[in-house]
Amino acid sequence: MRKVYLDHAATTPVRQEVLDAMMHVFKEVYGNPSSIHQFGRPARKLMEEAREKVAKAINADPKEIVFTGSGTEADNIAIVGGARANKKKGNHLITTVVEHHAVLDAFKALEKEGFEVTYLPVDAEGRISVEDFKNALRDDTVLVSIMHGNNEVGTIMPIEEIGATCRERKILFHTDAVQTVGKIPVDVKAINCDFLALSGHKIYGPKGIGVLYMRRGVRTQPLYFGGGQERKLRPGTENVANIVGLSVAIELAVAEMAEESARLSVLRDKLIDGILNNIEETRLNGPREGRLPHNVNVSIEYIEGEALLLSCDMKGFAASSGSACTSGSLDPSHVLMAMGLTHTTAHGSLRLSLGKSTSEEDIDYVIEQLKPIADRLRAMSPVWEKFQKGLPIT
Ligand SMILES: Cc1ncc(COP(=O)(O)O)c(C=O)c1O
Ligand code: FES
Repeated sequence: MRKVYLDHAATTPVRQEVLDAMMHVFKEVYGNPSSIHQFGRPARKLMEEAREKVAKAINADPKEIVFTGSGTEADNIAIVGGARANKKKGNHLITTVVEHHAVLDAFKALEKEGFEVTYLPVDAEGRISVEDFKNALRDDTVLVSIMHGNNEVGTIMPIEEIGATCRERKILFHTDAVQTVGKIPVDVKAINCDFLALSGHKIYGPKGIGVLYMRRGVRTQPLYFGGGQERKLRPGTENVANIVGLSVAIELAVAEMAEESARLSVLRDKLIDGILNNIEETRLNGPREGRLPHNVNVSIEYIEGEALLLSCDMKGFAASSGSACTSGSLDPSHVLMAMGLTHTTAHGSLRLSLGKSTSEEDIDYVIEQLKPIADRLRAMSPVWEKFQKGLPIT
């Protein structure tokens, strides 16, 4: 059976060039980068070269790059550390309702410490309005965090405008660029951000490594304590292999971006049209324009997401869903609900995220397979029966 991996927004396989660079570190460069002897020095050198590569990829200075243990950790240091460090200046923070939980839960923790948080709403396509953002600003606003691209529905946010306003008003601006690096241009100067988070495993690098970009002169507070590594913001012996792996991954991702994103956009649109045209009662979640090139999110109405995912898996293709049971919480996706979807529509949602291995044949296969899956599941669905009889659906 054909095997099709369409969950690249969840994670990606490690590419060969990255693996080779990491193997070299594991085998040959095992010294501690803090050691000044002949074993430590090469490790330090590789790490600093990696820092330069990462800086170059996002138009930053190497001194502004902090290696962290994940994208989540980078988000937390920016948000929790940034807010705490500026508490004397003000108590108000702004974010959106559609952030990844790495961001949302950091704000929830800050609320418990007494910070006031405004959660900006989104429109039906998952986008915030710049006007809402400007109206939410207060004299005591100290930090704003708005994601670059949404991980569930692929919506790209207008962060350049937000960054410019924050810079003008001397408010710290963080953006979670975990889903956008290597997909669309990420330039910290154009964005006008003070912090930016990215992650290795979404760009064919290793898991368990992230980057926090921190603009020169910006202050934050550490969340962990120990040694002096990574400017005391991420103490602990550095994971040199992961750092080197991430740097190779980001360098290649940026170099290949224009071509690969153009290729993926065509496949993305083919998949969207194929599903919407072939299966009745389906809808696209997220925008047509201003959408990440690797993201497809559709709702196949009156079907339970869990059953849908299992059926897809049995046919050899891997996806993800916004249903409650797969997200481990009782409510369906907070992103889809914030966009105004009903529970039933959110339950039938399917995210198919494309990547380097995705071919046109894969897309044809998925379009072909989804229709009989939808037919079979609907034949068993009491909600579908109600819909067909024109009865009210609760
Ligand atoms: C938008 C976004 N932010 C943050 C993260 C967390 O990154 P990591 O898995 O490296 O902690 C993810 C990954 O799921 C993501 O998609
Ligand atoms: S599909 Fe599992 S909760 Fe709806």
